[in-house]
Amino acid sequence: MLVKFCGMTRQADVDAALRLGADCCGFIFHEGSPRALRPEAAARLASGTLKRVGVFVLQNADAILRTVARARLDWVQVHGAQTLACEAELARVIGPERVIRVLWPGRHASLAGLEAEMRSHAAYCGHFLLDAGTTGTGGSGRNLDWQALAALRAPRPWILAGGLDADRLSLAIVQSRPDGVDLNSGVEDAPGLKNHGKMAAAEAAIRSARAELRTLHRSLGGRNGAGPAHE
Ligand SMILES: O=C(O)c1ccccc1NCC(=O)[C@H](O)[C@H](O)COP(=O)(O)O
Repeated sequence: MLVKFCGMTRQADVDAALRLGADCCGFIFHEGSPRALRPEAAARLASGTLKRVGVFVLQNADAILRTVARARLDWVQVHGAQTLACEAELARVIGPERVIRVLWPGRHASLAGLEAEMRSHAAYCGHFLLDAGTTGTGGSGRNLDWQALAALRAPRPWILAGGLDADRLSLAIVQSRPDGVDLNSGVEDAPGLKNHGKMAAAEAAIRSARAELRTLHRSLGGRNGAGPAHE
């Protein structure tokens, strides 16, 4: 289960994510966000073994690639209306495994529609991130319909986002069975200011949900959908 703490602005918060054994830290490069930071500020944040993910809403491929270099990014999260051509260019230059494509289940009347959209992006990304709402305004604190996502057949591993906090994480994971989780406003005191106690509680909730899923998987003889939901 990949764990990403997003909307990082402070060194102490990145350090906390590292201590908790997270996989990724996210930096928001979108001026409209209260969590926005400049590439130079992100570059100054040391992140050890964490994958450094840049979140982009309005930028084209050239601008994204400039920020990849300036902020020392490992992965890019395409979180807006970027075209397939933009994603193809990113995948060509940095490799598809370094691209996270954000999609919004709320735009689709059915899982089949979401799966079709996923298939059209699959060649250009290594992960999908599913967020609440219908637009590139992330950090909304709203939840997705986790039960509806349980039947999702995704062509790539997918990360669940949208208002996840320690209280809701276990249920969210057990119901939707994602390959990763993205935590943001649910572990904050205020936008961009993470609360280390909430981060630790979220990490504990993820561990307990994973244990519950393993037990479920074993009790079902490893035969049904308790395993990863991507193809
Ligand atoms: O977090 C923001 O302020 C933001 C603004 C514009 C685009 C994306 C943004 N966040 C990217 C994320 O991946 C968030 O973690 C995701 O939207 C979930 O946020 P939350 O609902 O607060 O858990």
